[in-house]
Amino acid sequence: MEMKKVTITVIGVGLIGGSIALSMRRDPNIRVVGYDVRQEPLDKALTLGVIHAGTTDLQTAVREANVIFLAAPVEQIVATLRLLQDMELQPDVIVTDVGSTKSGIVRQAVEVIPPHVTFIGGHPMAGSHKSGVEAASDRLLENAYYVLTPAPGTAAEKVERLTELLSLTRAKVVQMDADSHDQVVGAVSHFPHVLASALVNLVAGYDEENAWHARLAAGGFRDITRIASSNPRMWRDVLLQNREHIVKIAKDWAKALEDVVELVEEGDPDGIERFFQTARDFRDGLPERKTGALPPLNDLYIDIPDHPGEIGRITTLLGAKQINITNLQIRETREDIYGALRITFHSQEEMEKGEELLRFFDYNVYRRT
Ligand SMILES: NC(=O)C1=CN([C@@H]2O[C@H](COP(=O)(O)OP(=O)(O)OC[C@H]3O[C@@H](n4cnc5c(N)ncnc54)[C@H](O)[C@@H]3O)[C@@H](O)[C@H]2O)C=CC1
Ligand SMILES: O=C(O)C(=O)Cc1ccc(O)cc1
Repeated sequence: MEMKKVTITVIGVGLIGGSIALSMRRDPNIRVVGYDVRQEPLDKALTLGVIHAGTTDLQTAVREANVIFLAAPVEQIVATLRLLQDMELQPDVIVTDVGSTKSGIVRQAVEVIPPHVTFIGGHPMAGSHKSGVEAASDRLLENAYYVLTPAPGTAAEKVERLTELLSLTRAKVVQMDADSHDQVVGAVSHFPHVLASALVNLVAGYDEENAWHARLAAGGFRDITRIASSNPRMWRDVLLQNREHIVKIAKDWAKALEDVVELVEEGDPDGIERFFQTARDFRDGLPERKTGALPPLNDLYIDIPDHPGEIGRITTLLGAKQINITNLQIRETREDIYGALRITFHSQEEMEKGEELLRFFDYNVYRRT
């Protein structure tokens, strides 16, 4: 007997919507329908095999859906929830979202979602500074935390059903209330984006006076400001949705900065060292990347002697052992401590094999932690 197909609709077929769609397609009994306000991402998603069907008509997209993932920018998720209240939906449908903020979205859902529809807030804690469906991957959420924020009274079997479905993403599903989510994620994700961009803007101002700022921008500056290359629109919406927590965290931050500046003004060596030591202890104690606090990376950095043929030798060594690589980059700068060649491996396991092999052949190999 043929199994009944499950229809999953993804609203907003971008980086995260596309990645969810690709993960859902691992199950052959799932049919993925994409909806977007623009035709272009739908065409790309169809060409890339991300969705089975696409439409710019919301009612058509949601009519048959058993589960709906809202994966547009957060302000648009709120707007879409309002539109859904007038739509014809399956009686047992689960509506969930992937927005980076939760309280405002959950509040809106409670207000507008009809009683026969179950809404469960969600947020996969992995992503990228890239956007658009072309950057989507069925592995993006692998090993990452995926926070669900069911409102009190949500039917446990619906939460279980969604959790089971999300196992296709290979993320680790956890539950918390929406406000705790917004405080924690405000501190570890939203506010760092503010800080990174504020630092870049500060240095950009200095650079207008003295162009050596951009030229000397070394590993440390690049590392701490990577996320300043994220999508400005998306982060605008996130800040607007998590206003209260962001303002509170920013005030705490200003106080923390004042304290360090005071130590510097006083010329207090012990205090300054303690400041760096405390930060280092916490940073070094963060859970490993593969447990999902940060997105998984299978990169190795290798020092390469500056003579022709060296890169060819490395790829030949790896190829001979059937170790698959997905990317190779020669880095322009050597101000940082890591090697000049970056190799991205297909999997963690292949990275470990590659590391062992290259060390055997006396290359200096580093992992970035
Ligand atoms: N980028 C990231 O690293 C992460 C993003 N998120 C959340 O995921 C959501 C989507 O972000 P990305 O995939 O990065 O953005 P994206 O820009 O890659 O994709 C968003 C898609 O939504 C579409 N869209 C815009 N307004 C819409 C509407 N009203 N209805 C339907 N579709 C609409 C856009 O055309 C675009 O295709 C956001 O809510 C974001 O907060 C969550 C975790 C990580
Ligand atoms: O690229 C990074 O470091 C990120 O910060 C990824 C990210 C972006 C948005 C989220 O809501 C969750 C994770």
